[in-house]
Formats: sequence, C-alpha cells, structure tokens
Amino acid sequence: MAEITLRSLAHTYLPNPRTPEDYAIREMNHVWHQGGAYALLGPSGCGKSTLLNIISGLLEPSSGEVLFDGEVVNALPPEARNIAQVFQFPVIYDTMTVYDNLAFPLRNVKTPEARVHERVMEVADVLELTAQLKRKAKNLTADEKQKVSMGRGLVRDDVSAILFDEPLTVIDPQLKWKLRRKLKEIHQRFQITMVYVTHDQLEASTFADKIAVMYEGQVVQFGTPRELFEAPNHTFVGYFIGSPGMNFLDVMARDGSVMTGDTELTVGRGIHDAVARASSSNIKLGIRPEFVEVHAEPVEGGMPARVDHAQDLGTYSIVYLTLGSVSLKARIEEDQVTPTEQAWLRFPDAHLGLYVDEYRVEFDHE
Ligand SMILES: Nc1ncnc2c1ncn2[C@@H]1O[C@H](COP(=O)(O)OP(=O)(O)OP(=O)(O)O)[C@@H](O)[C@H]1O
Repeated sequence: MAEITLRSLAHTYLPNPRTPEDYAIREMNHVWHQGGAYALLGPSGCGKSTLLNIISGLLEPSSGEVLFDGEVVNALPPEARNIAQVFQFPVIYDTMTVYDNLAFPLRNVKTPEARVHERVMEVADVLELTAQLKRKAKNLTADEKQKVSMGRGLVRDDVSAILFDEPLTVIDPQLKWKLRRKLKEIHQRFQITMVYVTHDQLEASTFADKIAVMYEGQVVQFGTPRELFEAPNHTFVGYFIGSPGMNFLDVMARDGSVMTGDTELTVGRGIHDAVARASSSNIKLGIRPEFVEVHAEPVEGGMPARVDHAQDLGTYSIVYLTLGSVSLKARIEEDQVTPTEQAWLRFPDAHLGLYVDEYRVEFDHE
C-alpha cells in the first residue's frame, strides 16, 4: 500500500505546447493518502484517464514527478509499480476458469499455490463469485466478468493502489448500485488506496470519502461530498455537483448596492463589501436551488421574481424563475406552496457563495 504524491505534474500530448489549454494535465500538486477511498470526478476530456495512466506508469508525464511513499517512480515501468488497474471493459482470459483468472496475477509472481488458493477463495467470497469459480470466463455475464476483473486487481496483497477507470460502464443500471456497495465493502476490508475515476457524481459520492473534481486538466477542489455540495470552491464544482447545479448570478457593486444587471439584490453588507473590493469584474454570486427561499407572498427583503414554470418530481418540484433578467432554479419540497406567476425570493447569507474569477472567496457573514 502506498501514499501517492503528484509533484508539479503536467502533461501535454502536443510537441510544442504554448498555452495552458495545450495541456491535458496543467501543473498540479496532489496527495492520495495511504488507504484512502478516492474518486476522480470530471467531465469527458478533463484529463482523468491521462492522470491515471501517469500514476500507473502507462504514460510518462511531460514534467513533474510521481512518488509512492516518498520515492520517485517516474522511471519505473508499470509492472514494477505494483498498481492494479481496472478498466471500463473487463480484462480477463476468456478460455480460463474464473479460479485461474483470479489466480493469474499471483502465479505470475510465483506465489506458493497454498497462498494462491487462500487469496482466490477470500476474494471470490467478497465478490460473491465462489459458485462461479469452475466456470469458463467466456460463459459469464458482463457484470460477472467485470467482477472477475476487479478480483484480479484485488487478489495481490502487495499492490500499492487500485485504480478504477469508469469500472461500471458496462454494468446494468440495476446492478450498478450493488457493485458500488461491494467496492466500498472491499475497501473497508482490505484498506487499500483506491482511486475511482468517473464522470458520475452519484458513483463518486457513494464510493469515495474524498472526491477530486477535475476541470480542464486541473483539480479544482478536493473534498468530501458534503464540502463539494455546501462550499464549492470553483463555479464548475457548483455547476457540476448537485441536481440541478448551483445558480450563478453575475454581480457588481453600484451606489452601495449589489446589482445583477439592473436588479438590486437583497444581500448582506459583507457580500457588498467583498464585491466592492474585488480586483476583477468577473464576480458571481452562487446559491444552490435547495437554498433559494421561495415565497408565494411578499416578505421582508423578498426580491420579486417571475415564475416561468414548475417541474413536479414527486416529493419535490423544481421551479424555474426569472429575477430581473437572470434565470434561476429553486427546489420546493412537497409540503411547501409552489407559487404561480409571481414569487418573492430570499438568499440566506449562510448559503451564498461569492466567486471572483470563478474561485470562491470569503466574505463577512452577518
Ligand atoms: N493519446 C492522445 N493523444 C492526443 N491527445 C489525447 C490523447 N489522449 C487524450 N488526449 C486529449 O487529452 C485530453 C484529456 O483526455 P483524457 O482521456 O485524459 O480525459 P478523460 O477525462 O479521461 O475523458 P473521458 O472520460 O472521455 O475518457 C483531451 O483533450 C483528449 O482529447
């Protein structure tokens, strides 16, 4: 098992990179602690697979270092790094039995047969593959094959870490949740450093204790699922996490007020002061749909807004609103009155985020 450190790591696929956009991985420093369950979450093309391949040694970074337990491993080939990688599609030998597939990584490093048997039985038990051990792998279902693939990653007890690259892509939706829970259970039992790559926030938050959100080749936030929800560090995290994502309003300070376009917002003095002293004109106020207070009648400090439509999702509704010229979404629970036509909104200070040049900045709360 190992702690994995990325030091000033950067990667480009281009021969003569000029701008930050030319990099698949922009210079980053990051630590995956030993025994942690992590997710690497981000949209297609943000650099997740590139980063995993650099860690496992399949790809050499353009600059910077990868360290396992403080030792630089850049020069080590994949097989010497003791990293197990589970890919989107199962990597197994179809003509072998499930038992032999699971035994393969151990036999490959000349493990005594008694130990091979012990480990194969243990891993098969955890993955509920014991009844399939004698079957040829080619006769298995897609999810059974992926379980064997995962088992091959888990069977060696000397691996530094297991990297999962979208491992549930080929799995039936009904079985996905089961395998996700299984992976979590496996992590608790074996305490191996696990990094799980996905573009699905639900998969990331059910598996991981901490999630690294990647955007344009950078880790823009590394935090617990709760931190990502409550205090997104970057507008992308606010938009990407949550369903629907965070509302963002372009704001500016004018004559002692905070304005979005020509509409004055009712917000605290601390926000006004932070907006007024910001060094950039790219300033956004963020609030999650869950925290927008929606009233059907005028209330003190309520900002009048137009109700465009409401989407009933069973136990709650999403209301689409227009405040001045800005579109907003708010979540209304089933026991609340859903206004029609007109509403009055309040933004509780505690749930507002202020973003300057897309990054969250602090302000004094009332
Ligand atoms: N072999 C390659 N040659 C050139 N460019 C590449 C190569 N592999 C990836 N890229 C580019 O690098 C960037 C990051 O790609 P990467 O595959 O790491 O992203 P990802 O987040 O894993 O996306 P996905 O979820 O679609 O696999 C993208 O712009 C991609 O087009």
